[in-house]
Amino acid sequence: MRRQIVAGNWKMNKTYPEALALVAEIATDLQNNPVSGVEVIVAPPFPFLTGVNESRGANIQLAAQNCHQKESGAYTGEVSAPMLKSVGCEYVILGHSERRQYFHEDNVLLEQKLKAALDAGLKPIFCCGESLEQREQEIHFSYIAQQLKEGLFHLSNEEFDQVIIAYEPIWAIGTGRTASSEQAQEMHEFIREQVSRAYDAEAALKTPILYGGSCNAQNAKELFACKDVDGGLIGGAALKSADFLTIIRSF
Ligand SMILES: O=C(CO)COP(=O)(O)O
Repeated sequence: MRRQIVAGNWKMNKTYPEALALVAEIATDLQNNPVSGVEVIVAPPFPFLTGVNESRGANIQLAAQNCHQKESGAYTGEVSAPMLKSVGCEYVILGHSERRQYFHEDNVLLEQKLKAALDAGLKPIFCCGESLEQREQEIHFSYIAQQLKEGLFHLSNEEFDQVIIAYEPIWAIGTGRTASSEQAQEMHEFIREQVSRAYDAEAALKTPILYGGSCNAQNAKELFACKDVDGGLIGGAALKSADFLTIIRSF
């Protein structure tokens, strides 16, 4: 059986005390009512990583939302992968559509970021997803295939072993309009097939593929029931402990 994972991407939300309260609520609940077989990850903003790391307990793992492609140097305002590793991060989200859109991250840059993350011992959560326009033009499958090929499939087998893929259709992110379970399943199956072609059947079988985009406490169960959906990358609904905990318990 594949790993089941729920990851909360807090994006640019919360103050420090709010972030600490949120992780403490989740950690306490998971300690009192352990959920077996589900990996829980939170991705707070950079300044909160150390504090959240200290409060997260044993049942939650830490992710960063981004990293720079260089190990260190004169890059004012940036944060490197070794820095993230040194404050307790296990994962880093790369290729999120908001980074691609607002910060012009392309597949060439993402290739460098993936290498930097893996070299530092961080496991990438690699995001892909099409726009509404691309879906309406019915080019969503070819677009995702291209994102995976250019952005991800340059990794060696050993490197790819570390990767979690997140399918996040842009039209579903923060819009309240989630993909239907049929839409999610068919794309996840397609992604798995691309992995099989680029690597092998075993890699395809074991790579976790998460769904992201208006996944919430109401629809998580139906989405997670899909054969090829191994959990979720959650935005808005990860900011409230009760909702996030319900999602964690939706397998
Ligand atoms: O972008 C997302 C997670 O990375 C999804 O965001 P929402 O759950 O707010 O739609």
